[in-house]
Amino acid sequence: MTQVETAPTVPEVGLKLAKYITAIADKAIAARGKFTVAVSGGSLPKTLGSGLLHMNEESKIDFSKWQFLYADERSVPLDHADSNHLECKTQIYDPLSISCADNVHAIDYSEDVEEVAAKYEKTLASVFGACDAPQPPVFDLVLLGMGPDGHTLSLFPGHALLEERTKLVASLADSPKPPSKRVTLTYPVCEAARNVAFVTSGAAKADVVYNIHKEGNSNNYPSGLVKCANEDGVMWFLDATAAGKL
Ligand SMILES: O=C(O)[C@H](O)[C@@H](O)[C@H](O)[C@H](O)COP(=O)(O)O
Repeated sequence: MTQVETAPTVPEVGLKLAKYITAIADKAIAARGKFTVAVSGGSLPKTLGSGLLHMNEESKIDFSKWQFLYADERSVPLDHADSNHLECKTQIYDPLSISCADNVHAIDYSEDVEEVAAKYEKTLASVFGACDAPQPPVFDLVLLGMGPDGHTLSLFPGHALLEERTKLVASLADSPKPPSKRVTLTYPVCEAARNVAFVTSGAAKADVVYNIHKEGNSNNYPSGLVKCANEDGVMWFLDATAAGKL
């Protein structure tokens, strides 16, 4: 089961996304004293940042109990143009004066991508307490993008990592989307999350969006295989072009 929210333009998707994420954050903070969110790269940080900025101008958002982590990360230095952390810092943290020291868990870079994955698993344990595959960390929200081939996180069509059910964080050095070296959360982490939402825009996604939502071919795409613990299913935020064939 999935839920679909569409908006005419990407900025308007951002506004809907901001309302959605702050409502989940308020509920999480009231219940558990913090809000944990995993953010993807690509266009998502800009869409999320613009929506939060607009909302924050109307009524100040208290980010002090938010904990930002990553759905996936390219294995590059944190100041590299391809770093998802740098993109989030540019589009979200700096404009909203969110403290990276207090509220963000960047994934330390090293040459060995397997070492990067191991470090991220340690970070998950520090934020969520000891966790392993049978009891993965329970994120309040995982925010995902989707590529034109239906990939999400750094899980690509036909890749062996689609079958990964033990590791919480996997590494790869053959990503078809550059950079080739990445670390990624795996499906078990999404399946344990209280909420998962895709943020997808652009006509290049319209065919896959249609196939996942209308044709019932969801299992043909990594994005279509994503499940979460929310009984209402995965949420999809689409702009008019990505929803153009629905
Ligand atoms: O690090 C990454 O590259 C992303 O996590 C990746 O999975 C992204 O979400 C999709 O490729 C969609 O990217 P766009 O939203 O830019 O199309």
